[in-house]
Amino acid sequence: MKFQSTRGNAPAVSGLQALINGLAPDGGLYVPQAFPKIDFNWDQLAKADYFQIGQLVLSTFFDEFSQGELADFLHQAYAQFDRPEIVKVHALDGKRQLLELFHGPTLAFKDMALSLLPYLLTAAVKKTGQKDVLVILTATSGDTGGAALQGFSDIGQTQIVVYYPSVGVSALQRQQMTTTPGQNAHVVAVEGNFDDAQRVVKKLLADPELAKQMQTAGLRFSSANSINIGRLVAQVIYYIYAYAQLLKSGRLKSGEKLDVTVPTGNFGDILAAYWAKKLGLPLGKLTVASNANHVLTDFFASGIYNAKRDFHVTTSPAMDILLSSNLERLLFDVAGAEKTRHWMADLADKQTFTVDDKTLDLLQQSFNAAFADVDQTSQTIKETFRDHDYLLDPHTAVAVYANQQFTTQRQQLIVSTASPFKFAEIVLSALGQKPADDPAANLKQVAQIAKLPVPAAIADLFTKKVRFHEQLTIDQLGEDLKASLGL
Ligand SMILES: N[C@@H](CCOP(=O)(O)O)C(=O)O
Repeated sequence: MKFQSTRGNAPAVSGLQALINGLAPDGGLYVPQAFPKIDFNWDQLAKADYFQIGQLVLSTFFDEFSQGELADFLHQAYAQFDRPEIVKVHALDGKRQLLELFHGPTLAFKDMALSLLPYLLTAAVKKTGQKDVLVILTATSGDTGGAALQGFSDIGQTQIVVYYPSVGVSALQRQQMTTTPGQNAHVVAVEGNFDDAQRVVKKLLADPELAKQMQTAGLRFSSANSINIGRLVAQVIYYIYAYAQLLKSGRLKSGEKLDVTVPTGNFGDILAAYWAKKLGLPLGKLTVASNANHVLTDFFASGIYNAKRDFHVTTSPAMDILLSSNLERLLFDVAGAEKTRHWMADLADKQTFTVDDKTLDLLQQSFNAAFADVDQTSQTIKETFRDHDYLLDPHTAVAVYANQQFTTQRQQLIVSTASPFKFAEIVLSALGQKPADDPAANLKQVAQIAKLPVPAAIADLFTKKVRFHEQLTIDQLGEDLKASLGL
């Protein structure tokens, strides 16, 4: 399969090359040239495990890998997960189920794709005979950074660079990133927000002068953010797996529609649900759940994307984003490259763009959108614990709240993107408890309340030595990167 750019001004490339490039040279994002379809056999699907569904999805998009290679990548990628079934579908009540995607090494859904991406990427490098070291640039609002550092830790022929906002990430997220053991890692706190960091990453990825300098030094850029096609395809797998589990448990009948609600920041996770639907999975409405940075809620209501607004640091920091990169892939799908290019130019120049009525109508046919502010998030954590004895993390709480804003007869899948342990202080406050100054004590407190052990992956996290102390302004990042790469 070939991949083209959403902006239509770059050559189509193979899946291997799209994985390596991360971003297309015209600044666009890679999408399949012809979107594939899967002819699902519901009886077979209900019996399939995560690995079999993973192979099916990956081979549909990346036909350059053999089935044996893909099976191998999947098994290696998920060996560190704390559940043999990889993800868990938890029934909250008769109609709502939570898709727990936080059983990987950094306790967030980012592990689902970032445990796999290093295998896809290093195999792509081998197959294309490239000798360069890949410099994986990553902007994070909290979760991607830790998962990318974990996934790429000491992977040969790679350097992993992570920029995270100095304000807003949780104590645990910061500790995960700054104590990473990988000798190929470079981690910097940025005096700015996620959008600033992502803007710099995209600029560096598309800088032709820098690319030349890198080439001379035997280096080339790639990306671990969901702008990389490998991230998205890996995220499609769990929607199909969730549907399969609901068939198996009898909660869904073959072919019955399932609504999906996703806590949304960079729009990658919900786009993966949209792609699962395009592949042929019977999904109903997709609900975009936002926090107080509800640029997407407003966009899906009005067709006006307006990033010119106050940026809020919230209790769901991974979603503190005003420039949601993967919306571009959706716009391309609905309106084509020319309009997308035009809208993205407006966004870069004026921080806003407006889609036409036909596009808005098409978007509204597939998507709902709603947001929860900080109090509503807190209240949802408290009420869900009171009513269902289940502890939500703040991002999932945003999704549960947003899901409640729409009524349908269909079964509901709510994506649970992070473990409550990752946001212990916020969860404790929502339950009316005063968090301690010691983050390790807060983990124990959450464990007691949730009647769960502290996950092994983080049990000794706060005893680890912080290796990265650097804090830089946005303007310093380019020079710092060059210095760290010896350019
Ligand atoms: N929510 C993310 C922001 C980056 O999103 P990505 O899916 O493009 O990596 C984070 O936690 O870093």
